[in-house]
Amino acid sequence: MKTPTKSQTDIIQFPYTPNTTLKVIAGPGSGKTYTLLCKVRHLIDTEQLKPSEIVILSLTNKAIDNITDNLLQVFQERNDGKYTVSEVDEIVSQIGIYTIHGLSNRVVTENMGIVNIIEENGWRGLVKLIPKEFWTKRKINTTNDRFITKKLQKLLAEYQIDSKDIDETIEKLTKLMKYSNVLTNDDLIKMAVEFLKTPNSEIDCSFTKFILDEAKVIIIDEFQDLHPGIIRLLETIIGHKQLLLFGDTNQSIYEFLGSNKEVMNELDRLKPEGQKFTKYIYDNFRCTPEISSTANAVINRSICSDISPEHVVKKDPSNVLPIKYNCDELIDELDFIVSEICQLACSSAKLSDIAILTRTNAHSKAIADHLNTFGIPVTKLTAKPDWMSDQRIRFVIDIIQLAVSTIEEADLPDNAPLTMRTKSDFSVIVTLAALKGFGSNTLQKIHESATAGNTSIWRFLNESPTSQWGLTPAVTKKVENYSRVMSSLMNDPPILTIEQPHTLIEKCSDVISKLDLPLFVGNDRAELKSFELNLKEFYMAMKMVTLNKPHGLSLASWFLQTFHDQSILCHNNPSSLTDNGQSLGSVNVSTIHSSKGLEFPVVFLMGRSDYGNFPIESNLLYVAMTRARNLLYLTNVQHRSLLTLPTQKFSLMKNEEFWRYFNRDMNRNFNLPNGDNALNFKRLRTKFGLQNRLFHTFSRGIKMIRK
Ligand SMILES: Nc1ncnc2c1ncn2[C@@H]1O[C@H](COP(=O)(O)OP(=O)(O)OP(=O)(O)O)[C@@H](O)[C@H]1O
Repeated sequence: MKTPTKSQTDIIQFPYTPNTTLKVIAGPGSGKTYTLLCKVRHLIDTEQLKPSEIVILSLTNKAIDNITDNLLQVFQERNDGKYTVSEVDEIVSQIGIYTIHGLSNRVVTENMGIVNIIEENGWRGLVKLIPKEFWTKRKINTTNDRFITKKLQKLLAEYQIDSKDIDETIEKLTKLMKYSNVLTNDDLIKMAVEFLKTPNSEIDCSFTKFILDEAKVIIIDEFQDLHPGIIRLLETIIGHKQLLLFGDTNQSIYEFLGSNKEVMNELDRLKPEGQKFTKYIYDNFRCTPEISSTANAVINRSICSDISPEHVVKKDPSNVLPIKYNCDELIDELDFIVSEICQLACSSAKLSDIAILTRTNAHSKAIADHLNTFGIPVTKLTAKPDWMSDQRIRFVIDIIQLAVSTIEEADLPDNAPLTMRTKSDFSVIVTLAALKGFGSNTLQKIHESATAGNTSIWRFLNESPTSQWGLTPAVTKKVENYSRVMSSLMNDPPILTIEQPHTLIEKCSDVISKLDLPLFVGNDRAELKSFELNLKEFYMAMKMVTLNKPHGLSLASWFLQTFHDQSILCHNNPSSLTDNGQSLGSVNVSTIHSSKGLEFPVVFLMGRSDYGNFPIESNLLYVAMTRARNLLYLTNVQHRSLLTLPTQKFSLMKNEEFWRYFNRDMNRNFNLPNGDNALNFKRLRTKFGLQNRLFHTFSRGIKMIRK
């Protein structure tokens, strides 16, 4: 059971006063999140606020997950009989915890119905509506899909700012997006601001009103991630509420989205002079003093605490400095890591204690692939669940969206405004575009005919004779099949009556199996495996949604409204700190960005480029280094502050004192090595070692050539 430190207590007991700001600056591992949670509990315990008057916001799903996960624990700890278990559940469920995009999504859907947040499939569908001449006129090469979709996004964004010079095609697309409720993430934030300023008067917008009028305190976790794109939204929400900001400027690593300083200055201006307070936490429960001081040197951080040193809580020295290793080739780097992992596993670390952090996704992938081929189990950590970026899963979501929006449209009277009757157009285009051999000419023709007939594409395809489609017989046949297969989603049983996730997914699979979709063709085993995993996680996410689905709403509609804000708890679970089982687990591989907010007993930080050119790079290095609790490897990491760091000469495996320290920190029993460690290491090294692998790969290659 934890007890708050002096500086944590000072923050926890800071009183609730409307129209004030408290900014808490707390370094990595200082218990910032723990303090935030204790503060929430204190506000409720002392009856300064009701749970429903508290709103907690952050930019990332991961930070929100972390808060949701630990809030119950903070209420259950030291409960001393104040609340029953069900009262704790009730209290926690009333506290509003949202990502900024999740909150915006709820405001927007409440005011204007379900929206489509456009993703890659959507952009590819839209690209197909653009005639070839559009690109040739602009001398743009159309061979690279990704480049073209990015270019289109840029053109549409420019059109929104200045619509003078853009041609008819862009205008048509903009209209289509508007009529089908298609929004980019930036649009979503802008629309949320509009609805918060002027809620839809024809609907009971209880969530919007709650955010505006009932919430009394807004708590923002990880304030260093805020960027100028969301400042208007924050201003609108905050008003005269108390604002509690928790974060660490030194961990600001999203400056490419805009200046965080600018946002902080604007937030500062929201409150009157004399009503803005700043407090610091200098404790460090995570890193050893050796890791902390090496990391602090990277950002020139000096601890000038306003409280006396005996009140600052630190870990004892481990007497092991961060370990530097430099080499030229990727293969040497991998050999070093594999060798060290074998040593760590032969000492007393588990594989799940280890994280390998890289700057880029490509480097992460290369390392994960190589470790896998060496037979070392790997878990890849990502900021967003993998299923959300899997094109095949996105297609499943697209067809659910199509079914739900066409059903909603079917209930509308014929004289309803066209904008209400064409919300399904975008889903139809995206799903048609995924069919084999479905080119841009066909899509453009269908879209134009439906627009000319003043109807939605879905109704046009289902109600007008095929002779009016103007398509070749082969394509006509394909489209007929498409409408027939998609219609089966709407009946027998209708999609809106399905309550069970497996029934919904089975129905979608049935539809997919009857369509000719290149996206689902292929027999690459690794690809199939990753699809299988993503499908399982998608299914889990849908199951989670059923738990908090309001009565009277269909599973399909509720899933579409909330899936963007789905928890990634069951996805990223670096369980080393809680894992007291016997298994060695798997090595975690992640980019630095995705590792933010996490901690690992052992961290390998990979370099290959200088981290010292810009302040943001030093921050990135600082974030990465401070993920490590006990042991930090710096492999090919260059930074001016590391030049004086001595190179470690002795073998860590023999350092019994350190392994005692390590196990004490991990709350594990430490048994003295039985003398077999060196032998075990030799065996492991042979099993996982590079030379051995190269030999096998080489001899397999020779055999294949002979064949
Ligand atoms: N008062 C305390 N007593 C004991 N352990 C604590 C205390 N406060 C925090 N901790 C522990 O310290 C570790 C770091 O805490 P936390 O994750 O809240 O740090 P943080 O400041 O949010 O880190 P980061 O800035 O890297 O996200 C956690 O393991 C937490 O349980």
